[in-house]
Amino acid sequence: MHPETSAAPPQGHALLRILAQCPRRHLVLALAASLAAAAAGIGMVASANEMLVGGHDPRWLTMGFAAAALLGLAGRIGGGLLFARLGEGVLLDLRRTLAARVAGAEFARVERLGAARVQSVMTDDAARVADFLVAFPNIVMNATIVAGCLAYLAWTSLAAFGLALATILGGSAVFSLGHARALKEFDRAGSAQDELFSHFDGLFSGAKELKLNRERQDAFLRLSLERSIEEVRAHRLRGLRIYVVGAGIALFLVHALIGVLTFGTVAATGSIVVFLYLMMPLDALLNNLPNAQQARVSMGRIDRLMAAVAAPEPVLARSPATGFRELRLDHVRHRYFRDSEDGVFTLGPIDLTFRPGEVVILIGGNGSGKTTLAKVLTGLYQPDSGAILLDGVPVTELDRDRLRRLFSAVFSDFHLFPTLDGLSGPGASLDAEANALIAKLELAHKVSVTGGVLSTRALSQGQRKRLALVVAYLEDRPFYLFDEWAADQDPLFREVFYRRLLPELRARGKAVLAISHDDRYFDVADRCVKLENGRLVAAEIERPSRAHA
Ligand SMILES: Nc1ncnc2c1ncn2[C@@H]1O[C@H](COP(=O)(O)OP(=O)(O)OP(=O)(O)O)[C@@H](O)[C@H]1O
Repeated sequence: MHPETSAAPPQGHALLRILAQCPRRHLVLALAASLAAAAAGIGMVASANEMLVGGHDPRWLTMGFAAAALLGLAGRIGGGLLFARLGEGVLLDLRRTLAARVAGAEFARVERLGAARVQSVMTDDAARVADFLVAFPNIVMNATIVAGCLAYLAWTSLAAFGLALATILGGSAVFSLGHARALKEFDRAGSAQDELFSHFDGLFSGAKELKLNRERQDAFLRLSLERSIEEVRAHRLRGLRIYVVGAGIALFLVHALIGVLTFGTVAATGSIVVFLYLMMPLDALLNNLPNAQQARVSMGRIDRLMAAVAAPEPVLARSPATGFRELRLDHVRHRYFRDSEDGVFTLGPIDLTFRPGEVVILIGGNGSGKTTLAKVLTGLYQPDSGAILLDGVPVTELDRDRLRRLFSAVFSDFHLFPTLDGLSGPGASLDAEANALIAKLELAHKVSVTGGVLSTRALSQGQRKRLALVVAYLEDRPFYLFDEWAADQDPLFREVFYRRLLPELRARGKAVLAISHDDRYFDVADRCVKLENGRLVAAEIERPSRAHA
């Protein structure tokens, strides 16, 4: 079974779980306010009805009506405000928890999940859940008014109540016919939306390609994007249609009931007034139903995603990055997960040793496994077999974080964050240190750091890579990993990188693994290792002048 689907989402009704996300005290208060507003509504209809029927002191009834109206006002506003706050709070919590879980989950799992699904759930589904809570006081109020009116009916006319009950049961039967189908459609709309988000990403990431080729752009908009948009629309519409038809039939049944009561003279005027009053909350309740059901489906999707990233990687107590004497890959293998066995890439078995003060260059053709090896070495991927030994001790799942703390890495698809948050050094000295490094990497005329914030990221790819190197320097860890770092540099700076920066790192006692195609500079390395189709092919070429014991 695929790991993303193996974790079981929590059981229980999704709408109840949405409510369970709210702080108990606030929820009780908000519910109480909404119930008070509903009780006030029932009080108003009861006093108006008693007034019409006659037999009670009109002054008391008037005062009762006024008091109920005021209570209704307070309850409505109070409940509305509290539920709006709860809704926004739940939205914040869901996004915060999901972001923390994605950040804490295993890297390979996050890679497989993909950004589109996470973004789709974090934006659309989380918002639907919050919207449900914002609308919840209306649901509570209207449901209570309907229930209260029915109780009042039972008290005034059992015959009318019996007919109303039969109508409700009939209406519910109509609803349940399409309900499961509607939920399925909403769920399909959610999956289609995940794909739509990946197309949205293509719209930006692929903007250059699309702009340069009009036909391709048209085809992308018409086929990929349009198809996804249409699919979301179609599924959602099919679900909504079921509720619209259901609500129409349910209201028609109530109308028929009013007709029977009025023209069949089954009930007194009082019961008819109650029914007429009941129409509005019932209508509102039925209108809220599709949103509530979409929130239910969204909560299910959130649950599934939460479950997929539920197990955080175990992290031992955080300790500062310390040095190492030797890092050894012992018969390490890694395979990418695929549903089928066809074309699965296998890295290894790899036997390699790294030591401080040593520059190793890793070479190999495209797709030979260099980046994969880098990800295994840095602890981003777990070896499927074999072991990574840190100073002779096998790195277990528990201390993989310790392994990662050895590395400062610039991968070829690096991300440049707008701030230096999380990098050590109190504000001013961090700025000074960063600006000195920026000057060293010949970027001072382009970018600076103030208060830990980069003045710009609108730079050329080569310049952005130099900034990524600044960040790696600021991390100042014992092992530097560069994945084709120099590929985007001009010949002059390429020379600086290989002839000055790498030897400097070696002189500072750092271990360096540089993935490279620059055969002009292989002589800089203490050793060159070569990968071919996932295996080390050449024996390690040790340069005697710099060999380590
Ligand atoms: N995320 C992934 N999921 C599944 N297979 C992958 C994934 N990334 C890479 N591969 C497979 O692993 C093989 C090695 O990829 P890798 O990126 O390690 O190669 P590389 O040597 O760094 O290539 P290049 O020089 O082009 O950067 C590829 O041929 C590809 O089939």
